[in-house]
Amino acid sequence: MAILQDILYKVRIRSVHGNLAVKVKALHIDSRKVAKGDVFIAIKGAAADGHQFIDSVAEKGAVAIICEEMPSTLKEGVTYVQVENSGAAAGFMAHNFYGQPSEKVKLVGVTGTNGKTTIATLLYKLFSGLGYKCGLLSTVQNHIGSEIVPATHTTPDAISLNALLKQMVEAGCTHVFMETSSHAIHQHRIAGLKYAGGLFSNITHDHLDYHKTFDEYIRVKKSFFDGLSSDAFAISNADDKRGPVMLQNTQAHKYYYSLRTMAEFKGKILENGLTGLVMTINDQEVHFRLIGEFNAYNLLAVYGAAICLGEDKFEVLRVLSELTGAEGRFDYIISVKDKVIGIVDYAHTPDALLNVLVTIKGLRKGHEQVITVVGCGGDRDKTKRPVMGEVACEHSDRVIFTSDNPRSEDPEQILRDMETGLNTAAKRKFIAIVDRKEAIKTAVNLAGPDDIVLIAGKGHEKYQEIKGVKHPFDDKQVLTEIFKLYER
Ligand SMILES: CC(=O)N[C@H]1[C@@H](OP(=O)(O)OP(=O)(O)OC[C@H]2O[C@@H](n3ccc(=O)[nH]c3=O)[C@H](O)[C@@H]2O)O[C@H](CO)[C@@H](O)[C@@H]1O[C@H](C)C(=O)N[C@@H](C)C(=O)N[C@H](CCC(=O)O)C(=O)O
Ligand SMILES: Nc1ncnc2c1ncn2[C@@H]1O[C@H](COP(=O)(O)OP(=O)(O)OP(=O)(O)O)[C@@H](O)[C@H]1O
Ligand SMILES: N[C@H](CCC[C@H](N)C(=O)O)C(=O)O
Ligand SMILES: [Mg+2]
Repeated sequence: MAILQDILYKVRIRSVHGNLAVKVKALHIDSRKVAKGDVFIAIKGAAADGHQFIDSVAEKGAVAIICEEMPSTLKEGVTYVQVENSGAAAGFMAHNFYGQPSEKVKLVGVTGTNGKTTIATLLYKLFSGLGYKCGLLSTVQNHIGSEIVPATHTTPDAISLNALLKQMVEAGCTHVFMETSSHAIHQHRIAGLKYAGGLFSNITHDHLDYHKTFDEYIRVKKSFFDGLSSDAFAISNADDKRGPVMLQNTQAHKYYYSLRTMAEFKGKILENGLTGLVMTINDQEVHFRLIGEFNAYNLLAVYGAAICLGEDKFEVLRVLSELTGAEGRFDYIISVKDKVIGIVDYAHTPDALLNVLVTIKGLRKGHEQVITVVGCGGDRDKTKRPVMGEVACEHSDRVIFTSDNPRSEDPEQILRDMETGLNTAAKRKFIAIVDRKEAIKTAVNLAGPDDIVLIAGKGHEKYQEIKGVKHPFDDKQVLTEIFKLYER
């Protein structure tokens, strides 16, 4: 069993009251999970303050309490450790408690506004295809080798994260690919982790509800690269305005990928159609099954990471050329009757939506109409709503605004917020239908032969969250059913 003193390694401590040589059964950041012999780490959050629960966990038999502010009354027999930052303490302590699992694998982190899931999933599939046992931590799901562990977050909390990494080590995984969200970086969920490398995809408008300003969002993402060690690699997108800034202060070996300028990993698109991409990567011509320019970037990032991890470039390209993307990312089905192309995509930011629509435009052969079904999540960045409404209307022939996950908000109000971004021409193109299934049905109804229906925002999600209740809902399944309905 771990000893408190040992697992405090690297934690910045302000003061201690009590015995540090106590045995620790388990670590918790949630007071509700604490049992006798456990340690509770009190974190100040957005909705609650863990410090409020210190007395109650002491009563429940916690052996130690980690906090930023000492409580006014201290319970006899309980150790109190005052630290500079509880979030970071949770990261370091979890890493130590679970045997420093990140040191025993090659851990690669992927950060950026869009493309994290795609890049991490492609890396997982690539390295599995190359014969390695791998771990994956992603928005869609986590993997310990071929075993699937459901995901609750893009990047789990520090304790769940390190527990998963330990399971991966025990299962014999040699490589782990993880999405590293800006929330996770900011909350220090990743403190203590040793990364073999880091990847940057791009940065655009998102999560400003949380980070407040774009500069702060950039600073947080950059801090991930600042934290990499000198034996790690850092790969950035030279074509993104902020690509170079990300690597400005990192000690890691720096590399860039690009479609437009000189870079270590240089790509050129030769063909971009519904059957995939033909492109050169460092002068090697390859056909990929993935679609769209944005996937050319994702492929370059994946290729770069594989080379930095010491893989053979021909083997990498051979396996990569066979791969399909992540679930709900440009996932498409074609109706039997009218050959309507239905595309389900997780685009839930203005930039991702624009990318998908521009990609679709590039894939059209003639005068096929593009009909877009889109909404915006409730309790999330409100400023993206008018922009997403505008992007959808500007790049589609018809648009149906509908509910995404309204969460605690009024769904009608979210649709009205989206409308405020529309000019007179755009207003003629859209209708609002709150019920997502009805909206998808209407879009299919509006579609003629060969038209394209895009259903954006929810991708792989299997539910719709309305007023705290998660109702089963799967865009691809709904679309498939509706296509079948019209075939009768
Ligand atoms: C904004 C945000 O990131 N919130 C996360 C944060 O919640 P919070 O700061 O609001 O926590 P809180 O509820 O105020 O509680 C503070 C502390 O008191 C503890 N507590 C609370 C109640 C109690 O009775 N006892 C107790 O001990 C909590 O466990 C917590 O440690 O800490 C919680 C515990 O780890 C997370 O579950 C929660 O994620 C929420 C569900 C969330 O929606 N997060 C999203 C925004 C998120 O993190 N997304 C990113 C990526 C998004 C993307 O890629 O697009 C992700 O990495 O998934
Ligand atoms: N490199 C990219 N650049 C821009 N858009 C992309 C890129 N890769 C994927 N996309 C688009 O963005 C959407 C989200 O992609 P993905 O799920 O891979 O990103 P993510 O960073 O994991 O997102 P999240 O923060 O929600 O977890 C996709 O559905 C796709 O339309
Ligand atoms: N990880 C993101 C996903 C958003 C997906 C979209 N469908 C929504 O619900 O807003 C978040 O929680 O902000
Ligand atoms: Mg993701």
